Amino acid sequence: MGKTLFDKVWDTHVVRKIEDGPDVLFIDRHMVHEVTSPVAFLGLKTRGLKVMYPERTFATADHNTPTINQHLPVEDPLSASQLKALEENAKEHGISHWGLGHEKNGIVHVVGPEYGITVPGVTMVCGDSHTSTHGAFGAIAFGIGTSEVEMVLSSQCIMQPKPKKMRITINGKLSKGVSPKDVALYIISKLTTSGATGYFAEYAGEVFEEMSMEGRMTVCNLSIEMGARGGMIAPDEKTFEYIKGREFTPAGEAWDKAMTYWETLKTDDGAVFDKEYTFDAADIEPMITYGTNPGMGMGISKQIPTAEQVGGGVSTYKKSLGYMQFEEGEDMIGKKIDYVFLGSCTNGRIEDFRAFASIVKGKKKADHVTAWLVPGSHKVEAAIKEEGILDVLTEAGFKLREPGCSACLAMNDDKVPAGKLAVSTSNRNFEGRQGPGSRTLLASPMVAAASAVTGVVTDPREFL
Ligand SMILES: CC(C)[C@H](C(=O)O)[C@@H](O)C(=O)O
Ligand code: SF4
Repeated sequence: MGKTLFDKVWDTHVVRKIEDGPDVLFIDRHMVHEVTSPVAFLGLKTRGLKVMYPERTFATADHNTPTINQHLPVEDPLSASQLKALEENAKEHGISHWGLGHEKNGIVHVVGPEYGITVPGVTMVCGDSHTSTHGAFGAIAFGIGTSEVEMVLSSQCIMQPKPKKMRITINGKLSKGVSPKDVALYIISKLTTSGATGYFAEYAGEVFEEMSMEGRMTVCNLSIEMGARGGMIAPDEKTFEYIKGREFTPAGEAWDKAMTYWETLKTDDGAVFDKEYTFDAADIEPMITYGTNPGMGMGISKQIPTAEQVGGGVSTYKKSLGYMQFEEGEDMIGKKIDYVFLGSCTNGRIEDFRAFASIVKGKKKADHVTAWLVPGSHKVEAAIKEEGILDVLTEAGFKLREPGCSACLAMNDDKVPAGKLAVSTSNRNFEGRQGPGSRTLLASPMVAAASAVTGVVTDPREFL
């Protein structure tokens, strides 16, 4: 019987099998940020332990960082102390630290791939749920808790029960105006936020083969929002091309050796999955969410479903629409919006800024819309400037902020005020996620751009 991509990578990393228990897995790469690491480092200190492989560990500051005036001291005392703790811990243990203002600084899941830390066939963890992003390269990447961060820092291993395997296949060609974010929101709307709980997903088929690396990252990033432990895509020429020559990617002989392994990383014919889903690319249109979880999404031209159509918990459904101040059966197109957020580890990469700029080019931002355009990293910021995208954005009345998680979860000053409606390219639309009382519509960069210029929820296909 053939093996799946997931099995191939998992099995080569099992250090020990525990009878009827979890596997002990070796972890190749460990990303660290300021929110989930301080307690883990404290744990090491208390137990007198060292970081086992500092060279496999990389720290960046992203959640608490301001997105303007990054050259000034951070005002918020909690943020400042977490950022300082990260810096000191990294220094003490000899870990690469890309803090605020560092040229390589950015969101943890954006900088990993940018510097070649993320490569095919590795195991990769971070105390952060969207670690699934790195699966786009054919890595097994997943989020862990703070106590596990301590475990990995001290032993470079983790105990994990082996998840079940799911394959999601989408063949066909995506229509104009339909982006990787729409593909992901479509899948979650079909599977629900718990549809993949207990599974590790592999994305397969023409749509993912055709997709850019940035797009694959967007899709894998959102795997966690359907409950999956992670998601992955088999590496191909596009993957190898993307990683070649990056700072931490193997070079010379090491590259050739790695390629011999990487080229084996695909699911064999006849390999069996515990669950399979198949969708058709032609059925996917630009998506928008209308509720308070990422599974409450629909094609932008549709109407908000009634509780009856959705089935299941009627009162939870009604409460969710109540929070959003929406009615069953309403159109989403045409709803007045207040904020637009382009950024996050879901859609804060160069391709997302290109897509946004392609729509707003030659138009003007609606006066009543506050727009936060936040690159995922300094590297993205530099590319925005180099490619002339900044000029297009400025011309259309937009400003660019400095890198960080920003309004994705509003752990810094970028908070959407209570009651205000935001079209956001991030990944979670939970109650208050973007600030207490804020209301979030998840969408693609193109939907965000079209809505930013009209001031109401807008189908980007109007502008194509
Ligand atoms: C702060 C961190 C633990 C959290 C996560 O794990 O996802 C954050 O990144 C988020 O997106 O909610
Ligand atoms: S951008 Fe958002 S989802 Fe990504 S790591 Fe930061 S807070 Fe989490």
